Amino acid sequence: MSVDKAKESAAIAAVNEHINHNVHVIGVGSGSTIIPAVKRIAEMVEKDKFDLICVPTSLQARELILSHGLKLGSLVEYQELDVAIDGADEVDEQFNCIKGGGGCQTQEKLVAICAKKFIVVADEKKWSTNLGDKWKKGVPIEVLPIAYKITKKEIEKQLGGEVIVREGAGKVGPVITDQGNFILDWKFDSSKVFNWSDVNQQLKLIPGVVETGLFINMISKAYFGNNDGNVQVKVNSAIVSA
Ligand SMILES: O=C[C@H](O)[C@H](O)[C@H](O)COP(=O)(O)O
Repeated sequence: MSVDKAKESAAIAAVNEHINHNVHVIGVGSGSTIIPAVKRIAEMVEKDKFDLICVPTSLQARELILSHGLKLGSLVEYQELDVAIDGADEVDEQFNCIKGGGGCQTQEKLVAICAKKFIVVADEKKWSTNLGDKWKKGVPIEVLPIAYKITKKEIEKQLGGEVIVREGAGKVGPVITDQGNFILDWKFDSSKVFNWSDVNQQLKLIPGVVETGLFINMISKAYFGNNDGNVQVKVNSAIVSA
């Protein structure tokens, strides 16, 4: 995966602020923006020689942790993380976000909910007024393979829009997640106003749904980089006190 300047700047700024010798267990997100973040974490650990356990959110994250010589942990061993750093596909002004463009939202949400602080790193194009303004691929939803036709039909019936079964490259047929499930992308009508918390709950009540890519007001801080290397930091005052 190639890493552009905008993503790299956001990742480095977030790591510089949140990783230090007081931090012992962290969550490591998935995607392309997390790559420079892990590189920077490894540089800091190497230089300052502190003990850091990294809990991955995917097979990709696990490989990144191992290939940078960092210590690997798991949610079975650690349910309380000092901080989790992850990418996002879109973040709205209420700090709701869509994740799962790479199909990793289920483990990402587990890690995020265990973290005292959930930090998002992204390029500036991911920040929007309303979800769907910029991210046009819909909300990723992990479903049990046996249920994908039922869940597709039910989502379209209850919430409208169109549900696409995600297919990959390199093999015909559906994308298989790290948990062995399928991904549906719910292309919602972005001209409609949604209460994303209600939508998330409604989706989760549909039998066969494992997890949604809607992260409702979980972000503490978001770092958005641009191609000049500047980073805008957005603080969620609903979570972080001044
Ligand atoms: O499933 C993938 C994850 O949710 C990623 O964190 C998200 O898609 C953002 O990825 P990227 O950093 O590559 O834009």
